[in-house]
Order: sequence, then C-alpha cells, then structure tokens
Amino acid sequence: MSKCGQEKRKKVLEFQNVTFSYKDKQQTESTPILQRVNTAIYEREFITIIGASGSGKSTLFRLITGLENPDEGHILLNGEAEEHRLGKVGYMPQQDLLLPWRTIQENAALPIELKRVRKEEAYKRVLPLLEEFGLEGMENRFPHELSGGMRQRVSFLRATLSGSNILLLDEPFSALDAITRLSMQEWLMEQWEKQKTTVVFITHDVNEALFLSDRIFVFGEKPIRTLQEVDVPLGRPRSLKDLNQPSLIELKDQLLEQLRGKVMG
Ligand SMILES: Nc1ncnc2c1ncn2[C@@H]1O[C@H](COP(=O)(O)OP(=O)(O)OP(=O)(O)O)[C@@H](O)[C@H]1O
Repeated sequence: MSKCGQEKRKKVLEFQNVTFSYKDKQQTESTPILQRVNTAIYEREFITIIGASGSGKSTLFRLITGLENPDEGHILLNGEAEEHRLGKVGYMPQQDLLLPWRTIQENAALPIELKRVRKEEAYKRVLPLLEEFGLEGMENRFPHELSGGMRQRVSFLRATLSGSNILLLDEPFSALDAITRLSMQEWLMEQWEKQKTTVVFITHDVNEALFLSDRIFVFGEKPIRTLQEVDVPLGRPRSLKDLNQPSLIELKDQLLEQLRGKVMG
C-alpha cells in the first residue's frame, strides 16, 4: 500500500516507542528485543514478518496479544491504548492446539462459548462456517482424524471467531507438505479477501511472504530499533505465477541476501 493510501486508512495496530526485554527471575540479566520501536498497521492490510530464528518475531506477537507488556511505550489497538489486550486479537499459534477430546465442531465453537453463549447455540453457529471452510461432514470427527491442512483450517476458523479485526498467524503452514502449503496459501488469500480483517503473518518462507502480503517487515538487528519494511509491488487478486515476474525475483533475491546477512552476523 502506498504511503498516501495508508494515511486514508484506519490504524488498527500501533506501536509507540515500544521497548521490551526479557528478564531472568533475579532481574540481573536481560535480553533486549525491541528498543523504542514505532510502527502502524492499517485496516485490511496483510503484513508478513520474516527474520532469522530468535530475532523476536513471536515476541512481537506475545506483546500484541498481551502475554507480555512493554517496559516502555504503548501498544494501541484500533486507536486505543490497551493495557488489557488478552483475548482482544485473534491468534493462531504455530501448533494448532486443538483440544483432542473435543470434536471439530466443539473446537471451532470454543471462542463463542467463551463469550458465555450457550453450547447448543455456539455449535449451531459454527456449522455453516465449517462448510465454508471446507470442513463439511467433519463436525463430529476428532482432531486426530483430520489431515494437517484440515486441522489448520479449524484452527484458523477458531481464530477468526474471536471477533477481532486483527488476526495474528504464527507460521501456520510450516508443518505442511509443499503442495498442501500452496493450496492453503491460496485458500488463506480468499478467506482474507472475504473477511476484511487485518492479518499479521510470521513465516520463514520468502515466497510465501511475497505472495501473501502488502508489506513485509524484515527482522534483523537485535534489539530491533527501526522496523525495516518492504512494499510488495503486486496488485490483487494475484496468483502464484506472479512471483515469476523479474521484479519479484529480484526482490526475493534481495530479501534472501538481507536474511543471510543477518544470520551470518
Ligand atoms: N520467555 C523468554 N525468556 C527469556 N528469553 C526469551 C523468552 N522467549 C524468547 N526469548 C528470547 O528472545 C529472543 C527472541 O525470541 P522469539 O521467540 O521472539 O524469536 P523468533 O524470531 O520468533 O524465533 P523463531 O523463528 O525460532 O520462532 C530469543 O533470543 C529467545 O531466546
């Protein structure tokens, strides 16, 4: 999205001078992760975060979800400084974390039940959604009876039912085989276009980042002081073939070089 386009859009997530480090129990040692970081993410944007292992990607999610709090600075959700962020954004962790003793319908209905809606009503509400998410006929199965791609779709459905306009997806497709992964990327694109949410997506796969996102945040230096952002020069709808354009191949090489540079130090 162009800078001019961003100005017209509503900010759904904002970091204002956020500083964060992990401390050990004795508070003697600390691992600084973010230092006075400022950034904004806009409504209906698709942002991808790439970066070497240990660069702080999941920590950013822990801060957004409220599992951690900044040492300094503020995190704003939909324009408001939110001290109590737990439960206010949809979050899909790396592992699907479906409850093995609950059926698919019961797993998907969990966020609705947590809003104190009666179980029967919650189950009724998720039934048509299961169909929409390609899970028709799976409602009474248990998670171990589903393929990896299907489990990810249940997990994604559950995250969208949090009711938030912000979805955080932490490497959702990393455990899938290459073919399933490609079809899940296309499926995610369709869902995102339908649902009109803002998505922040962590991946190690530069192709996946280029195919899915409007902007890519590259995590390198530690602590992170300035978020390095790259605009993806592709319109929508897009297809995987678009990644074969010379400008995209060049951008991919640049990103890989950057990541390699960061890993090697
Ligand atoms: N609870 C914790 N206490 C102390 N240090 C932590 C904690 N969680 C993460 N760290 C450290 O913070 C740094 C960033 O970790 P984080 O999990 O955010 O990285 P990441 O970029 O998500 O890595 P990966 O790609 O491997 O998932 C690492 O050096 C890690 O060891």
